[in-house]
Amino acid sequence: MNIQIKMKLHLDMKFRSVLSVCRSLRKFSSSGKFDFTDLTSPHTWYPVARRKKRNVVLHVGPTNSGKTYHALKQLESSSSGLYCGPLRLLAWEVAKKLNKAKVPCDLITGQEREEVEGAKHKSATVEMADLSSDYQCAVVDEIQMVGCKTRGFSFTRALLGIPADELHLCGDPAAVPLIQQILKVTGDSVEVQYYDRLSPLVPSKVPLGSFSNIQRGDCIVTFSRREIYRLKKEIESQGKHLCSVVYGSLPPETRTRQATMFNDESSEFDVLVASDAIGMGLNLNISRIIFSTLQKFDGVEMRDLTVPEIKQIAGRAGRYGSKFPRGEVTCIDGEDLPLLHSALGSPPPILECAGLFPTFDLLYLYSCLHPNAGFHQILEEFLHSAKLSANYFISNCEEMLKVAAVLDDLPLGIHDKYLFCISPVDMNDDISSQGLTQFATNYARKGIVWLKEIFTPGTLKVPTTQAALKELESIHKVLDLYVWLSFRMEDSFPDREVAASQKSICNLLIEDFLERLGSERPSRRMLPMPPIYLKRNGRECRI
Ligand SMILES: Nc1ncnc2c1ncn2[C@@H]1O[C@H](COP(=O)(O)OP(=O)(O)OP(=O)(O)O)[C@@H](O)[C@H]1O
Ligand SMILES: [Mg+2]
Repeated sequence: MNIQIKMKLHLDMKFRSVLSVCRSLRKFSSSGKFDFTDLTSPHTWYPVARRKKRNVVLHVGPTNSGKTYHALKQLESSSSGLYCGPLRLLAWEVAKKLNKAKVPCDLITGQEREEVEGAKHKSATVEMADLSSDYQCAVVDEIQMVGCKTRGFSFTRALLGIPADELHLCGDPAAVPLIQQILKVTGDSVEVQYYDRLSPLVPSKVPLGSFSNIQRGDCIVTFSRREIYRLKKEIESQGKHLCSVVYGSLPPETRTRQATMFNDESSEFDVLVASDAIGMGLNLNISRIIFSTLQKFDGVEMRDLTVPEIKQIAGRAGRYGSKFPRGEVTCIDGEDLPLLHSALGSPPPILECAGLFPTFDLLYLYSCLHPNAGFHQILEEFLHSAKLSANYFISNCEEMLKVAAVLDDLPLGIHDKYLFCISPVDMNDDISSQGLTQFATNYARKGIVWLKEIFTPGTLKVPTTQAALKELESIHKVLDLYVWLSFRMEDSFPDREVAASQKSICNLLIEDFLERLGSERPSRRMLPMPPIYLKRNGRECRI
């Protein structure tokens, strides 16, 4: 009996079938014989992948050693394929590359679907990896991210669940023993290919000293928005350089354009000021990485950067085949040099465990046993009782719990609650979290959410202060969330086009601010547009 039920639970099941299994299990589970919180065999959650004997190739080595390049060559020459990366920028870069090579490739991220006629290839962010289709070849980039506290589970899902004949995993050698261990039970064959760095990366013996020593191709790395703008102003005030900026809360479209401007030799923007948002896999024309600090605030406290973080960021300098094939790394402050040198000379610590998170199906089945519990309680109790094997840890779901607490006041089904919980809302951002609450409330009340109920159509203004800029970034997050929801609940979030066009306006206005900052030049884009209002707590606030 147990085996039959386990077979039925073989996962990524359709919702309706879960429902019927759930009904039949209720009686059974209360007798204590079946434990939904047993997560010790996650490889069995993916029966389609398990029916294959996959040929897994691990491409490992330091940054800039051609790991992704070689995996993409395999992808390009396959009859069908999937690329999964950790960043929207990387997914975009790969889709562009494949399409340019005349291999039609769709782009799929949480907020974009760009379908290309005849495409048998897809480039996606890892969370969007489609596990239901067969592929001849798949690539999971930056596979060491299985160890990430928050997103690791999505990499584990891709690692275990992609049904491809050939699976290429690119990343740090520190992940090799763990991946080999995890794949022992899948029946896949595993081969490891080691790579060496293609061009030298030289840690400098001297710090930057003065900003007058900034050169074309330099990238200054710092971790707060305020510092990014201070440094941009400081460098531009010397009158020799213009700076592009890239940081996490900038809209991805803006980030891409800023990076493209910096990469473009004919553009005046020849210096980059960036956060660790540039830290993974990207190919930028950077000659020298200059750390302004080796500490960052991680949401709780200030901490030193880890060895892998320092290496990843430093690895953006001197990309093979770029204008600056020899990279250099230094710090603004001479006191930071010893830590920089020792980090660059140390191997990253071996990865011990991969992230794991229960599928919706398991949470749903568990909730059937606790019909009076809210989703927050279900999540909390499930994760508390979860049993794991030694290779895994439960991913951090603080954000999900915060959303679940808000949603439990609303008359929503568990599947809807789950969707809102996994949405890309930033609960530490007031405007973003209020946006989510509004969307969920309107959805629960009427089943349909018109964007104009949240925004009064009007003018978005060019921000003139950093506070106004931050607000605009938050508005962009709300619009982005709407688009994300519209891809999952199309009928209930019908204003995707409006949200997308408002997002574009946000991008233009943010870029306008960035262009004028520091150089005090007049705006190139004066956009006469009506103001936008965000309805908060029933009151309209002008943004
Ligand atoms: N054999 C090659 N011929 C031409 N260009 C190459 C070759 N190998 C790598 N490159 C180029 O070198 C650059 C770095 O390669 P790639 O992005 O594959 O490195 P990586 O090891 O994946 O780095 P990271 O760890 O930072 O992701 C890319 O621009 C890539 O196109
Ligand atoms: Mg790479």
